[in-house]
Amino acid sequence: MGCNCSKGTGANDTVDNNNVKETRSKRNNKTSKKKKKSSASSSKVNVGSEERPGFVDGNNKEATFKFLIPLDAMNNISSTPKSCDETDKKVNLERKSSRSIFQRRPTSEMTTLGTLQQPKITRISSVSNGERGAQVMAGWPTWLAAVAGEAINGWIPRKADSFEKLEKIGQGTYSSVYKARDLETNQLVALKKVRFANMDPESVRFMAREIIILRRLDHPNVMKLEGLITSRVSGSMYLIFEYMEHDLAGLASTPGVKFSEAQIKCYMKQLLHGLEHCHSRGVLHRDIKGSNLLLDHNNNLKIGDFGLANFYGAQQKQPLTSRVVTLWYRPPELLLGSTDYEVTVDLWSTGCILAELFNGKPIMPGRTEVEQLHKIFKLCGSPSEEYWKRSKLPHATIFKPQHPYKRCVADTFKSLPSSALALVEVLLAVEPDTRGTTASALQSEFFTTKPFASDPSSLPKYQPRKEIDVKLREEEAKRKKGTSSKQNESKQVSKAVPAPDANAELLASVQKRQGQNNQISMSENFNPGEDAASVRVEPLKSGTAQNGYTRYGMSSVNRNGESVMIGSSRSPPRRELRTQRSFVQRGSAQLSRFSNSVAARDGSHFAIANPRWLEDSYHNNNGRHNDGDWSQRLMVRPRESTKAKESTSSYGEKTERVNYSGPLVSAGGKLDEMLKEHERQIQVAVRKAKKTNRDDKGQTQASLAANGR
Ligand SMILES: Nc1ncnc2c1ncn2[C@@H]1O[C@H](COP(=O)(O)OP(=O)(O)OP(=O)(O)O)[C@@H](O)[C@H]1O
Repeated sequence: MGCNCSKGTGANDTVDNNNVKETRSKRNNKTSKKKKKSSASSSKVNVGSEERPGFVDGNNKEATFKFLIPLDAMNNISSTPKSCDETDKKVNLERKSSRSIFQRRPTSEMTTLGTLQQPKITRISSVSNGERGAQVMAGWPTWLAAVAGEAINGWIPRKADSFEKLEKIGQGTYSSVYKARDLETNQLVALKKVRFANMDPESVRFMAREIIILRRLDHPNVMKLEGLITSRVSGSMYLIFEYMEHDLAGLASTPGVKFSEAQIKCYMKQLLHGLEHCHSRGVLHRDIKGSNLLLDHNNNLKIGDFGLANFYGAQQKQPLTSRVVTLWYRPPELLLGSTDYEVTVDLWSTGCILAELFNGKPIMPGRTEVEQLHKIFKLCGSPSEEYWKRSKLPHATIFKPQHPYKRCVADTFKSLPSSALALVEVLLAVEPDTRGTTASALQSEFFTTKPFASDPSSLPKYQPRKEIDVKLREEEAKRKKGTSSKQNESKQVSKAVPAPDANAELLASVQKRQGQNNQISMSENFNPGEDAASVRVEPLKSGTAQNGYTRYGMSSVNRNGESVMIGSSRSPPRRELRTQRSFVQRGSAQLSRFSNSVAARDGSHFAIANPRWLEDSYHNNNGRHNDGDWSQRLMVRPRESTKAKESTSSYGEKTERVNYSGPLVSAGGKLDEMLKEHERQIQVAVRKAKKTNRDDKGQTQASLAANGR
């Protein structure tokens, strides 16, 4: 990172302490703050509860830091923002001869991972914490300092030209990831690029949350955010991480790679230690899956991708969104709509991974939320009567099966070593309270009996392997075979993707401000091109360019094939986005009735159904509401006539206007029948989409022919 403002005391401490202090005072003022309308230019980001159990805040230090501002930078400060194009040119990671005034100078102190390096000192100036002007002076763009002051507090941006970009190594839903070399240290790094169209404040705040959380964490099994690259004139930002050769999903699916029991223990142990740290700092990861578990060449595992993470704890008064965690790893309580969950959500995902590592493939690859819950009940049994009564989960009345499902984990995984099975049994407890903690898992027989967990460095060294490599290899194989990738995709279970609605909260807010009242349920999206007979065994990414949404807002793809966050852009969406969105409207409306989502065309019917759903932490510009789980917050108030029609209409009824997506079956619904109907709906939706595609194609060909092309 560009700056360690209080070097000598430990960069990370300084950063944390600054943040802690700032957030503490924020908490003290919480009541009055809540009442106050926050402005778009607020430099504070509400990241949730601060006073969390076990949170270690280190020493109390002055909330003032020393900014290191070179004189030439001061002279260079221009108040005229440059255009985005210019910004693009600036954020060009190719090696340049001119060296940044802020770039790091190699010194003997800078080799340790996570040590933040001081920039060249030419003048020291002391500024108060969070002072926006100073942040801009230090090189941060105004749009970032304006809305995400806390995220960048005490840091100075690195310059793009102090990195040599090598290759693209990951295409996430929300970002592109590049391998690069830090020219100052000669170390390999991963640069996660997030670009904002129009510097939309809401999108920036969401990214700020990821940064704030990452800066609070400091553990060998958690990816360390080493710094940020941007500039005063930049419209994008890179998060700098240590480069990791593999991810667990990619490695596990490498042909010929078979993990030994001691090796699985080694990975699981590291995962649990990393999670233990997150939980002790009050952070829920909320997207634990193989592709987010990164491994270096020595098999050291680090938990990555904190884009969906949030704070939790007794002080966290605001309900959390239930639309997080990649579907296959999502616990039943979230599928049932829980909004006050805790660490046990991450433990469920951990249980799925443990079983998957032994099993060789994902254990519950559901295609939709309904199917996912059914898979869970079939394997783990349905919850007890007592639980249904006690939990009062929003979707309980819909999903509670008439006859309880029996648990068959032991039967299904009888080939597992008994200590592994015992741990799987605990982690995959259908009732969250009995899943234990990371500490209890680490003390379980699985780790305390032979074979003990291998030392990471003793494990085989693998060829660099990532999920993206697996994808590329599969695509190459498909090309060679000459088969349609779509056909093949439908048969493969190779990649899990984030929760379809993972960032619905932001989208809602963005749309609201855009006046796009045709809210879309994205809980269960289907690719129009998929094969009806075998719908792809994974939910589509809500954030991919495919459907035009990202975690940080809506996405588009720029000329370089990179995802761009489109936040408050007022320009009409590109044609393909419009087309896909309207497909989603029709398709998902039919498929997501049980997901407590909203699918409606007529925004005038929107109402805040439950003011208790003040979600994930973020206040919008005028402070009137928080932008949390819009899918739960923005319930449609159905017109009487529509409601009556809906309540009697069949599940598959063709309807262009969908006004309601709440429970449509009576309490005590028959899950099996529902599933059959649900399956039929999937087929209908896909067939319809295919037909639309064919019609579109036919029309295009006809028009091309008519034009003589
Ligand atoms: N530090 C790193 N070193 C090497 N590769 C990385 C690193 N961080 C991320 N990647 C690669 O980039 C991919 C995407 O990164 P990340 O998960 O952080 O982004 P995302 O947009 O949140 O993705 P997703 O949609 O999978 O959640 C990862 O699956 C991984 O393969």
